[in-house]
This record gives sequence, structure tokens and C-alpha cells, in this order.
Amino acid sequence: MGKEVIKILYVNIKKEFDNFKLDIEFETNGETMALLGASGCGKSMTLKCIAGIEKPDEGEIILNNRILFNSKKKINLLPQKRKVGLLFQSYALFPNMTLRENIAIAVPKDRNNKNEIINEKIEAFSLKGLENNYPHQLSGGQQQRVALARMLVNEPEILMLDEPFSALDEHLRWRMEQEIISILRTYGGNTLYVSHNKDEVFRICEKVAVFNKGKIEEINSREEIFNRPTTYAAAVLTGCKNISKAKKISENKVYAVDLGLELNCNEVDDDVKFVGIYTEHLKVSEDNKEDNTFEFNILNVIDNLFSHTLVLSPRIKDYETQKIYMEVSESQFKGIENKKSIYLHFNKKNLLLLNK
Ligand SMILES: Nc1ncnc2c1ncn2[C@@H]1O[C@H](COP(=O)(O)OP(=O)(O)OP(=O)(O)O)[C@@H](O)[C@H]1O
Repeated sequence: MGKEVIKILYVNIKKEFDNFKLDIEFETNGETMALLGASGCGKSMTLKCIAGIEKPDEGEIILNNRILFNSKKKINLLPQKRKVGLLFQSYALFPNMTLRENIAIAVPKDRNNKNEIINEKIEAFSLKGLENNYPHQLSGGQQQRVALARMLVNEPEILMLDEPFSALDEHLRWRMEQEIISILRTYGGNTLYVSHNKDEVFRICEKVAVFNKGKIEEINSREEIFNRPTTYAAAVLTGCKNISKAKKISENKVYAVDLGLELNCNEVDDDVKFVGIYTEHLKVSEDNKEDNTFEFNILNVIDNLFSHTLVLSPRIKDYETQKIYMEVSESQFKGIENKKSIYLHFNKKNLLLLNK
């Protein structure tokens, strides 16, 4: 039996700037974890602290039983001693080195099969024939692959990817995403993945940490986060457009304050703050005979490439409420195109009750 490989990253750090305070604690155990959060909430700073480019004010970072940083013990390993791979959106290849040299520089010095290691990566990343090209002679996608190859030959104990595809066009982005997914499967170690793109996060990551203003609000499996977010920040980040302030009426009823609607629910906590529903979960009904069904005026229709977004407000209200959004397919739209109002069903199993 082989020795069990430890793959634990533990991070518990604080870092304060004039207008921003990072205060986080989390652990990953060999998974691919997304750091999902609005702009400026501390995702990149977290990766930089783990990589040793930024120094936390206090705390501890442990990777596979090695202390990378500990403020009390005054340990702060140099970035090159940490065995971490960090890939930014700009790939930072050395412009005066060829593709081959850019990869070669990252191979640990004590390897005597250096050429073999480089050739293997050039092959694996479909870079054969381009070995002598300089970065400016490579496409964005090729540069991206060189940067990934360079990161991997350095044998990192953790991979950290910070919006790795944001500079690529949509087609290349899709292809690179497929490559990353297969690289991560083979790698099998801890990976931290920063992205604003919820669909990309869902396809690539197993776990999600929801960042909000320098803190982690929720860490959960991607299924839990995307199907059952428990906080306002998580609901917004996973694409929920319809969120209203909420007040508990009873164990099974909540008042959606911004919509002026009473909604039947499965179980309402005392501390419920918001109620939300994904546009995809709203259903058009023929009439309001069904539970939780209300008439809405169609205020506007936004045409998307393959669908339409309806902008709606509750019909019965004689005051202006928050608008809600619903996406309908081309064929669904045909049935309601000429209507001024429709009935919408809020299935109680799809209502998100958020307590923060
Ligand atoms: N050297 C610095 N001095 C002062 N504030 C800083 C410094 N570096 C970062 N910050 C602040 O720290 C916060 C977190 O920055 P960070 O780059 O981690 O955000 P992010 O979540 O990665 O955002 P984005 O998604 O936009 O890249 C920001 O509010 C930023 O202004």
C-alpha cells in the first residue's frame, strides 16, 4: 500500500488596508475550489498571500504539513520555496526567451532528465513545432498553454488560477476550459480558481467559497451553492436576479416586501432577510388557480440571442414595486408575445430563503 498523500491547504489570515480588510479562514482537501465574489472582495489578495507575493498582517498558511506563513512563529517562506503555482490572466512569459526556454526555466534545478520533462509538456500541451517562437509570435491561447506548462513543470503542490481565461475570445475560452478541466483531473491536487463567470465555475469546480467584502460567507459543494444559496451575496453571484426583502408571516409564509406579495414556503426561519427565485424557475400559468400564482404586467421585453427576458411587475399593486425578470425561450415567447399580462407561478420548492 502506498503512503497516503496529504493534500491539505489551511489558510487563516488577516490583512488590512485603509479601506479594506481581509479576514478569512478555510481549508481545502485536494479539491478544486472556486473563489467567487464581486470585484474588490479579496480573491486575488488571498491567492497572493498564499503565493507569498503579499504578506498577511497575521495568521497562518499551511500546505501539506509545511508552514508557509505563521506570524507568531515569524515564518514567511519566500515565494520560490512555497511550491505553489499561480497563473494570472496576463501570462507573464519572459518576452526575450523562446517557448522552450520559458518552460525550461521552471524545471527544478536538480532534475537530470530536464529535456525529457520539457518535451513531455510541449507534447501534452500541443506546442510542438513552436519551441523556438518568442511569446510575441504566439497566439493568446498558445501563450496561455506555455504559462500552464511552465507552472506544472515546477511541480507545485497547489495550483492557483486567477481569471485565467479573461483575455481570451469566447471560442478559445471554451477550448482552454476543456483543457484545464482535463489538466486538473490529472493533477488531482488542491486548486484554487478565481473567476467571475458562474457557468465556468460550475463546470470546473467541485467546491465554492463565496467571498463578500473581505470575508468568506459560505463554503459548500457547487451543487449546494448553486441550488440552495443561503446568503444574498451567494444568490446574486450564482445569477439570481429576483430577490426581495422578506418578512416572516408564519412558519410557511413569507412577505416579499419589495413585490408586495405573500408567498407560501416550505419552512421559514425567524431570521429570514430575503426571498429570491432564479428566472429559470419562474413558470407561466394559464390562470391563478394554483398556489403562489400572481398576475404580472409585462413592462418590457429584452431580446437576447436565443431567448427573451420579460421585465414584469405585479398587476394588482397600485404602487410601484420592484421589477422581476424572467427568461423565456423563442417558442414560449410565441404564446405570450401579444399579451399585456401573464400569470406567474412561484413554486415553493424553488424559493430561496436567505438569512444574510
Ligand atoms: N496595495 C494595496 N493598498 C491598498 N488597498 C489594496 C492594495 N491591494 C489591494 N487593495 C484592496 O484590496 C481589495 C481586494 O483586492 P483584490 O485584488 O483581492 O480583489 P478581487 O476580489 O480579486 O477583485 P477583482 O475581482 O476585481 O480582481 C480591493 O478593495 C483593493 O482596492
